[in-house]
Amino acid sequence: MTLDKTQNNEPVLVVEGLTLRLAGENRISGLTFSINAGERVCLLGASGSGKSLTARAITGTAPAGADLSGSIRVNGAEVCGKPPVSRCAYSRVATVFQDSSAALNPLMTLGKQLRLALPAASADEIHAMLDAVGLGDIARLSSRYPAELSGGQRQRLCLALAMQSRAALLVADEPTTALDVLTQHQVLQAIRTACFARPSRALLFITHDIAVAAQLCERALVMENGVLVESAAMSQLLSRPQHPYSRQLVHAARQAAMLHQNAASLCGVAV
Ligand SMILES: Nc1ncnc2c1ncn2[C@@H]1O[C@H](COP(=O)(O)OP(=O)(O)OP(=O)(O)O)[C@@H](O)[C@H]1O
Repeated sequence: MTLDKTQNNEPVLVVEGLTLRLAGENRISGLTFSINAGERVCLLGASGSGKSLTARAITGTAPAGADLSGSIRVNGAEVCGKPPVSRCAYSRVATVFQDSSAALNPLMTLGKQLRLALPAASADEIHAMLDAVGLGDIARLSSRYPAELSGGQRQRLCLALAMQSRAALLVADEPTTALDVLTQHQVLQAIRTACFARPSRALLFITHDIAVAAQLCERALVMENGVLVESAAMSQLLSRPQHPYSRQLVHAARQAAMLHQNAASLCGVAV
């Protein structure tokens, strides 16, 4: 069961007029958007546009000294400025970050961490959960420590743990950025599986890679310099981007896709 307390069809996430100041400057200004149950939405933008700070504000992990104003409601509960421990169970958010290794205890074997995180799960259930993210072989690795896994294996393990959470919203902040193309594909596949396994779970997927976002999300939000500049269906953003920055983003993605296609045809590979 998902912890979905949404009433009167209120979206799972409602952000209204969110402003975040750090070191005397607005890093996010008046951000407003919402995400419905089951929606997969990406947040796009250049480096430094405020995507990660938005994720951190939503998950309750904004940097020390951040001054937040406005409203963030998860399942109807106001959580702006509240760390995860002060949130009620139904307003907590499952998260996967670019480097999720900090979420694992470096001094404890993986087997022990899995048993602690999932005390009621049988060995078969743990195996099935790991299988879903392409880590079926991890049984062999259960005596190892996090540092003994590859970055992609650690990322998929953290994703598997996040999937076990009953949170109605999953925030994934650049979870594939540091990974090679094959592992990136496996992690995206695992996120897709996580969404299909619980169709009511909403996803906020943060990336600067529009091609990756298009594989996963049906709606896109675009940020520039801490401001939301476009909100559109993914198909509309790709075919008719409105804001100049969105147009640049789509143009650059098309150029990259063409280069990829040319390289593939030179190698005689169909794409
Ligand atoms: N702890 C901090 N203290 C001061 N400024 C910060 C802090 N964290 C981020 N910033 C600044 O806030 C702005 C937005 O940062 P943020 O990390 O949200 O960008 P981003 O869009 O996620 O970028 P990237 O794609 O490179 O991760 C940047 O100008 C950044 O330098």
